[in-house]
Amino acid sequence: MLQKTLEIACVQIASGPNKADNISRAREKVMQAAARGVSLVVLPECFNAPYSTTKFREYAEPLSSSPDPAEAPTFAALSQMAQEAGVLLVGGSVPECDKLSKIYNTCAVYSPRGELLAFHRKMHLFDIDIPGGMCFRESDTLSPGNQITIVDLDGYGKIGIGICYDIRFAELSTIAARKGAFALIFPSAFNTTTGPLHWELLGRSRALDNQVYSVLCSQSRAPPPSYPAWGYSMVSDPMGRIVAAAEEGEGIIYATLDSSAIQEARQAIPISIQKRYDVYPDIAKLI
Ligand SMILES: O=C(O)CCC(=O)C(=O)O
Repeated sequence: MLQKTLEIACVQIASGPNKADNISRAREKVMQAAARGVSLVVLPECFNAPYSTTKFREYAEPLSSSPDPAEAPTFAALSQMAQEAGVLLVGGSVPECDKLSKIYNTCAVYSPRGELLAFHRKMHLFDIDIPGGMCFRESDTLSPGNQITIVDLDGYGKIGIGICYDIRFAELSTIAARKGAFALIFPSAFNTTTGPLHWELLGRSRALDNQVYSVLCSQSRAPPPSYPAWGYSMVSDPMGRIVAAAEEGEGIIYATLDSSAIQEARQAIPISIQKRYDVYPDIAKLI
């Protein structure tokens, strides 16, 4: 469980077509957040590339623990900026290509020494078709990851990682929380169709269901032809209260995650020990 407190920041930026510009904008904001003294910084989904199924392959990079800046400039830059800033870095997400030339939507997490601590490949691909609204099919070009990712942050405890659409699948969050995560972190890029309906509801629900913090870091809104990202990055506490929130535009939000808020919520409303696994043993087996 979380050791005392953790100061965090979510960087809300939009991605454009120029990868180098996207990386340098991210670096500038990570440094700005670090200068405020935070220990963990989160970037948004697909921050280095346009969020488009036709672009993922062009921007994809191989992931390794010692990235070559020529081959994998984004992963190399993330490792370096974590080190320069001296922060834990949840590196948003980046299109990643493996040796079989499959492409994933991948979040890499770095230590303040620049080491790759873990990576999460988006498990639930964003395939939706809302008449008159958002239509997107990540599965046209992406492959799904097959693992729930829980990262041990040396000295702080564990976090669970999901990417955007992953937040809709409550099991991922529940399993990460049951395995000890004190925060569920979702690099994201919701949209102007589902954002107003579900973004806040999902963020607060995942926190409340599991009595942990949820941290949703979005891309900021950008004019067409860019992807219509929702914005409104937000942090919810274990009671489901919003404790930090952005609006549509670019910015950084800050929050303090406090272990005593988790303990207080769990003592006051002890749902985790009141679960009826005797009635739903099939779920107990999973977690
Ligand atoms: O779940 C949604 O409505 C949005 C998900 C999304 O934009 C994504 O997974 O990138």
